[in-house]
Amino acid sequence: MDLLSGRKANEIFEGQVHVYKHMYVYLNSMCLKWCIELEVPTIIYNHEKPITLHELISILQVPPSKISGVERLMRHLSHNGFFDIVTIHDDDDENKEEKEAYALTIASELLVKGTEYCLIPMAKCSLDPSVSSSYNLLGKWTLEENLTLSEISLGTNLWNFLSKNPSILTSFNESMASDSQMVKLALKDHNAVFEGLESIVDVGSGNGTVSKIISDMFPKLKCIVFDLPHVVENFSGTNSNNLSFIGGDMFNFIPEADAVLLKWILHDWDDEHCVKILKKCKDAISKNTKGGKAIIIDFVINEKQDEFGLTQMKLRMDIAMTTLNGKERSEEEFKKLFLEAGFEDYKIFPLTGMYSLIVVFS
Ligand SMILES: C[S@@+](CC[C@H](N)C(=O)[O-])C[C@H]1O[C@@H](n2cnc3c(N)ncnc32)[C@H](O)[C@@H]1O
Ligand SMILES: O=c1cc(-c2ccc(O)cc2)oc2c(O)c(O)ccc12
Repeated sequence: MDLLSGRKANEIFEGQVHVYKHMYVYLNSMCLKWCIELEVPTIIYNHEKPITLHELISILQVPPSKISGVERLMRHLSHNGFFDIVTIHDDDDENKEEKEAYALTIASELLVKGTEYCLIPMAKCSLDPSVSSSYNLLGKWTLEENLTLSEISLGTNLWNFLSKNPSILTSFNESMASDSQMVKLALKDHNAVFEGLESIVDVGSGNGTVSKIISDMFPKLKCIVFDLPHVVENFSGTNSNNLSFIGGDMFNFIPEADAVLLKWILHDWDDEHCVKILKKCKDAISKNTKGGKAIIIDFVINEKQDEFGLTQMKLRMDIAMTTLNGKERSEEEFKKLFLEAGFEDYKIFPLTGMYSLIVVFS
């Protein structure tokens, strides 16, 4: 068969654009990193109004030879929804000439330093060369039985690597915390899931950001922040009335509570490990006479229902999870895990954005 023979030239060129778009899509990530490094969103925020290119390059002290570089960065990011290009009247200009200026969009507001929902730590961690360069080894990973991508790229599994590299562990925990902070926006509509609980254990909690959100929402609920010992030892000073920190291995033992919370845990693991974790969760909630529950916050792949861009994001994270031999799952795949671990039933509540809240009943 003659490849492409029946195709019109414009169709072939569309195919070429598709291939090139994917060839260069990593430059979207690099421009995001570039803009975060220059702190452009923070500069615009501090400017308190849309900023002209002239004002931006003067604040950044860009040498003349690189002004066009910044202009092209801003054009690229504006085209991709990070800035709006608006028309302003320059009050300092005698002629009151109209000028173009860059304004923040919701996406770039999330990249302003030091704000409540700042995603800079998440972007910095996922765009760190130690993470992004590891994806050059996906071909090798495919042919190596059992090895995770981090075992190939870092020489050991991610958790072990982080335990030996305190500064990277801090950056990883901060990145997870910045993602978790966003959960606050969604959980307030799902109070009912936590009502009636006296205690909850946040398994693989990182610095306990989700626990802190829940403990603020329910001051009488006792929250146990549970992660590997070297992770929680960094945070145990922040014990408070209803928040306590316990170190341990979730594959051995999970502290008892009315409910367990697993945010961004199951997608880190293959099915076999997930069933082991879920069985330990089941043991942990078994004393609850009203029937304990597991509360899972994770992505659920739903190609039929989700819009294209959302599925694209979830499928990218699915590839990212090769780092750990984990994966993103569909409802059917989650259901199989729950039943295999001995749970009876489950209910999925889509949260706004990428996450779903899955409540699993024992
Ligand atoms: C992807 S992070 C999620 C952190 C947090 N739940 C969040 O979403 O912000 C996975 C967490 O699982 C923890 N973890 C890995 N292996 C573990 C184990 N065997 N026992 C307990 N925690 C573990 C890691 O230390 C890490 O904090
Ligand atoms: O976005 C990430 C990035 C990582 C990650 C960090 C450092 C490395 O050397 C490798 C991978 O891990 C993640 C993860 O475990 C997760 O559950 C969600 C997101 C990410």
